[in-house]
Amino acid sequence: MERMESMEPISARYTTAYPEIQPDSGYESRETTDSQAKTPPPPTYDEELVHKVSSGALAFDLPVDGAQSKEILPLGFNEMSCHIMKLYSRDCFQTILVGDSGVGKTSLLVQFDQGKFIPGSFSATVGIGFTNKVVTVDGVKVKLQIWDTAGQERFRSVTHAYYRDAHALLLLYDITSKTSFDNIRAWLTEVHEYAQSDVVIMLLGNKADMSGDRAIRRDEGERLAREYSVPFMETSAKTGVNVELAFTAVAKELKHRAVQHPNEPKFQIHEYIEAQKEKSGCCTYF
Ligand SMILES: Nc1nc2c(ncn2[C@@H]2O[C@H](COP(=O)(O)OP(=O)(O)OP(=O)(O)O)[C@@H](O)[C@H]2O)c(=O)[nH]1
Repeated sequence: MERMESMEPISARYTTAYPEIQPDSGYESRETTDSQAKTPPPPTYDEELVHKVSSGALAFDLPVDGAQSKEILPLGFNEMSCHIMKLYSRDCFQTILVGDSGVGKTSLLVQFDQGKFIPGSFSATVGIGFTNKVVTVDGVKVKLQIWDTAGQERFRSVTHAYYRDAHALLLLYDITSKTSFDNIRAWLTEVHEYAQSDVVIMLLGNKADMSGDRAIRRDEGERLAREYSVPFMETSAKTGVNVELAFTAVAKELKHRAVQHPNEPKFQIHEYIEAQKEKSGCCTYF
């Protein structure tokens, strides 16, 4: 469980001293597509400031055998950033990444956020950190505030506190690790205990690029997902396969729930995922 080696670039952007943001400050996050803001129009903003506020974390002063915290941010900032988005009539949804240590939660988030993978070194996440990401769903901007949690047991009580506010939860296992797969049931028990009952859950079998070391077949992942009625896909934080799809599907589900009109057909996340996989030629991964 405790695999902590020195790690560098992943954490570099988190080490800035974050400015205090006032509710009337301009706010924006990095985004994947353009679209006009809803009313009231946001004031102009400082790109530098935007970059600083769009990612952050809480630092925990805990002894962790020489491992460094990946992130630092003033306490209380997390609520504020979503709050600011809402002032501008934008949707903001909290999404949490959970799963055993080493399954690739941080790597998945970095791949989604920056489109890159940092191979080799591994440093376990200390505490919890977040990244804001704006995705466009049906022409409307939706912000995901994505929380990257520490998979290690010792931080469990810290991460539990964040389940309650989560709108969505991406639950990861590593397809090369039977233990991480077996632990999914325990993670789901925790989720059901601490998260809201309507939280959107998605199961991800990560490290799909490592098919040579595969310990869990894809159909085993599918079966487990069916048992819990949650959508499933295999991802690779290394190659990027299905990473964007996983977050986009969650954003779509959340957006549709938020604006659901009584006569509108319900968004079917399972069907959407299957259709997108077919479009992309998935699942001949590599
Ligand atoms: N080949 C491959 N390696 C990956 C993938 N995702 C993560 N890794 C590697 O797996 C190790 C652990 O990745 P992390 O993203 O730090 O794992 P984590 O789940 O955030 O771990 P904790 O912070 O301890 O909870 C690192 O060495 C990554 O480079 C993947 O999709 N493919």
